[in-house]
Amino acid sequence: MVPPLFLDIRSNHLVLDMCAAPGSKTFQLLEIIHKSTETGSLPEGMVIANDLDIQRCNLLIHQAKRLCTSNLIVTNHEAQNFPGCFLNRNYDAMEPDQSIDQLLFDRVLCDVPCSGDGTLRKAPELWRKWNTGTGNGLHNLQVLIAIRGLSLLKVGGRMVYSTCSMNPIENEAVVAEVLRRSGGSIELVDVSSELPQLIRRPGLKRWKVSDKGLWLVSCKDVPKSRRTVVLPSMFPAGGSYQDAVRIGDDTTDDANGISEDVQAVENPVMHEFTDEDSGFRLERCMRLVPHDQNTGAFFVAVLQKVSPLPAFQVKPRKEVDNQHVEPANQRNEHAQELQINDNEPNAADLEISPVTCEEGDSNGAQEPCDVENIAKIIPGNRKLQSRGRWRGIDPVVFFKDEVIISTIKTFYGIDEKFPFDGHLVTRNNDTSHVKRIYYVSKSVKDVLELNFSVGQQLKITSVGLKIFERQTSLAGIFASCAFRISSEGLPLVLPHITKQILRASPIDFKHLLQYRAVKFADFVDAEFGERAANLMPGCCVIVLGEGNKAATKTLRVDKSTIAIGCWKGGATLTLMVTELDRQELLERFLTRFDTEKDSSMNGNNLSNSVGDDVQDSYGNDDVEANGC
Ligand SMILES: C[S@@+](CC[C@H](N)C(=O)[O-])C[C@H]1O[C@@H](n2cnc3c(N)ncnc32)[C@H](O)[C@@H]1O
Repeated sequence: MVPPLFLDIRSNHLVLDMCAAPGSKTFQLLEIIHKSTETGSLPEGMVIANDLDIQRCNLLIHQAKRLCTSNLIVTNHEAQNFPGCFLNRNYDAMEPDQSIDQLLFDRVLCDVPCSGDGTLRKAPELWRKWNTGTGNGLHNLQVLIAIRGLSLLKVGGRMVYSTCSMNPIENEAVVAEVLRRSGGSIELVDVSSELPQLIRRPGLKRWKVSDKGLWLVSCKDVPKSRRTVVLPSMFPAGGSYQDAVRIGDDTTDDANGISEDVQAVENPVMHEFTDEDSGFRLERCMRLVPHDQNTGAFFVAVLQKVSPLPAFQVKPRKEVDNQHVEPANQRNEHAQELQINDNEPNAADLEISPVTCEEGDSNGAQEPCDVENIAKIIPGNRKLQSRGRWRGIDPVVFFKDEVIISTIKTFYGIDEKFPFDGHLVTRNNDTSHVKRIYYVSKSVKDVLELNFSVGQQLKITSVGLKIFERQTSLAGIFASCAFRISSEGLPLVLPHITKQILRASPIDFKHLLQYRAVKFADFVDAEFGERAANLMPGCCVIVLGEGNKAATKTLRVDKSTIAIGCWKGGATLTLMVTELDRQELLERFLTRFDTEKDSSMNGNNLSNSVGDDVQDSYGNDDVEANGC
């Protein structure tokens, strides 16, 4: 949990979590972003959480539902090829109010895949599998991911590089290589005064590289046959094999591919370190070891971008052109701007991915890209129209159906302070059959607009917060608004609802939780029962009030407000939360109000008859409660 704390995140920051799954740090980042936000408003910042592993992405998406955030996009790219979505400002596809023309971040978290040897304490089975080759094998990928992160960072922005490994090849060697390649545009930040209670040790300045049982002190010692595996950047002084002529071209390797010179350094005790060191202030890196404060071991380095990266970091043009269709007027003019040029995904990103479909009625093999929609946004550019087809991934479509939007607004009396325009998204091209509507914050909206303008470079597996869901049962069809408020979306929309919302006394609230459905006539507070009966048929919100009576005055909502979604039927109010949520809420409710004695809590007269009534009257096959 330490790396995000060194990112110095503010609520208006655009944050990229490059290797995010399963998401423990993403949640921290989002919590920080949301921390100081007033009830009823959303932070300006947002997080893009990316991971290569789609299954782990799905885990993150599932967990993120608990956060009820509309400020998150989950993507599925190789972090080293994360797209930059550069849009030429002159490009006429730009939406009039589009406020960003390139995906650059204020903060980047680069929690890279690593050997994980810092977790040996909690994962002892690692001892059996561990060998020095694992770290060596990851080093280059770690460098590429870190460089990509830095290229996507705004000048002045901060990136944290972290691993849960103790291996300098995965840690200091990566940081040194990144600094070496950055040509002075990146600084290793001294954070010794930040989090002073955290015990940390300085980064190493010298280390050896182990390969096949040998300890190598310099890239000059690496036999020719091992040069594709043991890279110069793994050594403190870096270098290149063009420079390393001592062994290799002039030295004959023995039968094992290992020269006599190299065998001489086999014993690390006998062979001292050379004077070689990186020349960087690697002591500013932080090593956290288990025996200092009873933790796992991990490594953290804080990097700051002080100027654009040098152009030599640009990926080979040929590779990019072959793999990605590009608007003709966007490329090559910017060959000197790294953060622009290396913004392209590679071919692997365009392959089929088994992501779960958001819309129940879509299948994984559909063509998700709405060519017509893109054509509307970017008229006259055939190339761009045919781009952005992330097969197997549901499309992201702005939901603009005025009739449905106005019905929802009117039904729930949603005030104008809650912006809908451009903030509603679906995952279905056929907007007449939309089942779920997602809400996105302004920052996410901006990124989505940019992504459309650049031909959907981002492979988005999840975006925004599910706010409304179509009630497909008979009850939904006959209600004047078929869209109910989802449990996740309720905290967001709650402060803005003025209709279909009632405050229940604790005893009636508890009855709803206990029995799931209560007849209007059976509420302890008869006035509440009457008011419930007078609601429009359909979804409604019941807020936990205080005292014995449901208050009639205007409801005031804050962070402590407890509310649940219900369905107002012909004779009953029915709870619309999952069984798990119901049980948890009831448990918390009982803990809070357990001193309250209530003789009328005997539910014998309520439970069975009410349950039957709900099933029979409404056939709520997709109501979340109790399998109804
Ligand atoms: C150390 S874990 C990340 C843990 C995560 N930051 C957290 O706090 O929950 C590394 C992650 O990198 C992902 N990964 C591996 N190679 C990747 C790549 N080339 N690009 C992006 N993610 C990658 C793995 O799937 C894994 O989820």
